[in-house]
Amino acid sequence: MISVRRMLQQALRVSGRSAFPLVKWMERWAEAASLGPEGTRRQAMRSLDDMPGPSVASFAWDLFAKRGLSRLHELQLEGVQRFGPMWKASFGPILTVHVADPALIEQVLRQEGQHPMRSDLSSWKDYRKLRGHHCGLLTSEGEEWQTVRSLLGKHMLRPKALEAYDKTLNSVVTDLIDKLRLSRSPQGLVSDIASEFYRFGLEGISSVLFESRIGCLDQVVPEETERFIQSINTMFVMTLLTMAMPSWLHQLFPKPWKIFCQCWDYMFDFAKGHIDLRLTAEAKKIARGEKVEGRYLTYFLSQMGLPMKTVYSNVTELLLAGVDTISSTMSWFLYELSRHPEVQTSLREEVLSVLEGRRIPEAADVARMPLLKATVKEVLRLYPVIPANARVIPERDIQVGDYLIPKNTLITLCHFATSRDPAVFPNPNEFQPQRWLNKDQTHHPYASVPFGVGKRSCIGRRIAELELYLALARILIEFDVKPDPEGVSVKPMTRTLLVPENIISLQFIER
Ligand code: HEM
Repeated sequence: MISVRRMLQQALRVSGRSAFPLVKWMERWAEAASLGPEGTRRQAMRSLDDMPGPSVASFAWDLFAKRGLSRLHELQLEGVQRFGPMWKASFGPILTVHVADPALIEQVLRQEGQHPMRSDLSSWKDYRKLRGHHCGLLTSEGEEWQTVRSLLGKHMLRPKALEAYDKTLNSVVTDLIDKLRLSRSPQGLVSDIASEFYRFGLEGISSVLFESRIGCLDQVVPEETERFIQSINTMFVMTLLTMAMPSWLHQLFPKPWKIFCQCWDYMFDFAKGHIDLRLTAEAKKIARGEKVEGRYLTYFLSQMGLPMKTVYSNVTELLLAGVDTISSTMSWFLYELSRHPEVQTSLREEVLSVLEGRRIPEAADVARMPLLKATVKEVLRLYPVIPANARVIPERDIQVGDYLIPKNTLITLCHFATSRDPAVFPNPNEFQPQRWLNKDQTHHPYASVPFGVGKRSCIGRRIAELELYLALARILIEFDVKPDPEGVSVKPMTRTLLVPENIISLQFIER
């Protein structure tokens, strides 16, 4: 760019004084063209060919021979160490550019366009095409995505709309507390807390979607519910595998794709069963002339004139999104608190002082619980359930740092790496909720973004946060949470989502 600018100046200068205004205009044009996003001076632009990264063979070796699929989050940290903040790697048939610096992640997200797209090459979308299902919010694109996003946003993101859910969610929390009491050994040990919290997550999101209970926290859990949770788990394991395998390998080794489809079939059937049941009951009420006061999401969706296939796919995806996300975050939260009794005591004091004698918090109370919020932030910094996000920009090539990224390139946003970057968060591997309350310790706003940012960010964020706050505050009021005396320290692993690698068991001692 610089050399073109010089050539232009020389060419115009030799043509004499009459060309002066033109020289000035050309200089200004060249100046503007040499500036990157937000006025930063552009270096000579580099292409993907110049970008460092592991060879296809060595990355495939890391992934398949060195258990890399379950260590994808660690590969982010290794990637930054070896190649710096941007590198490319081939994930099976897909070339992806990794971005692991908050300012560069910001640059990508600021250029994501009107209808941001997470990934064009998803086995989730392939499944829907194969079965003739519609896409839900997680998988739809363009106008189709925008329509449902606007409708659901009104009922999921607005603070006023959220108030409708705290009673429903609190009744689910009451059942969770009872269930924890019942599941304890005589020493107070609850084994495998994540599996208790899966059921809580599913019951919680079902109550929001159907305003009715589906029995996940009953003493005997319905078999179909257990199978639904199992299908989610297996589907997540198979997601990475099916994406890393080129499609011709699906013919040679059909098992992963077959299992993946069976899991989705079950999940779609489960959701459809519950929707039909609920809407039929509603229709009968109307036929009897009774008043219907639907405040639940499925009802809103079914009233918007959307095709039923769109309602089914959206409810399936919302159910799915509400299970592991809640379960993992609660498990890590209590795991860390059991190892940091001083934080646990401060948190309990905060909750009790806000409640002033009450035992059940409401949505409005949470605003006065800054330490509780900071602790959830810290847990999601250390263990972001979705350890990497993605974007594909189909409209145009974009500049990120010094690189020109061609349109349609899959860009992986490595926020597990940024949230453990010591340059951004001092002592990054330590659990320090206070860091979020310390005004002197500010950090780049894109360094820890567990819910994503912008138009395509998590639509369930507000509901998830409310559910977490209500449940965790209640657990702290009812129990002292202590480590399993025989427990080991637990690390995260990737299973598409970031989950605990080992079973976490904790003692819940009655207070
Ligand atoms: C701790 C809990 C949760 C975390 C950390 C989380 C995180 C995320 C992230 C990172 C994304 C991608 C955002 C992006 O691409 O920029 C996402 C999307 C989404 N999440 Fe969540 N999530 C959580 C809970 C939930 C819950 C409970 C629901 C359902 C009520 C939900 C529903 C969704 C949906 C539907 C999308 C797709 C939004 C779209 O594409 O427009 N999430 N979530």
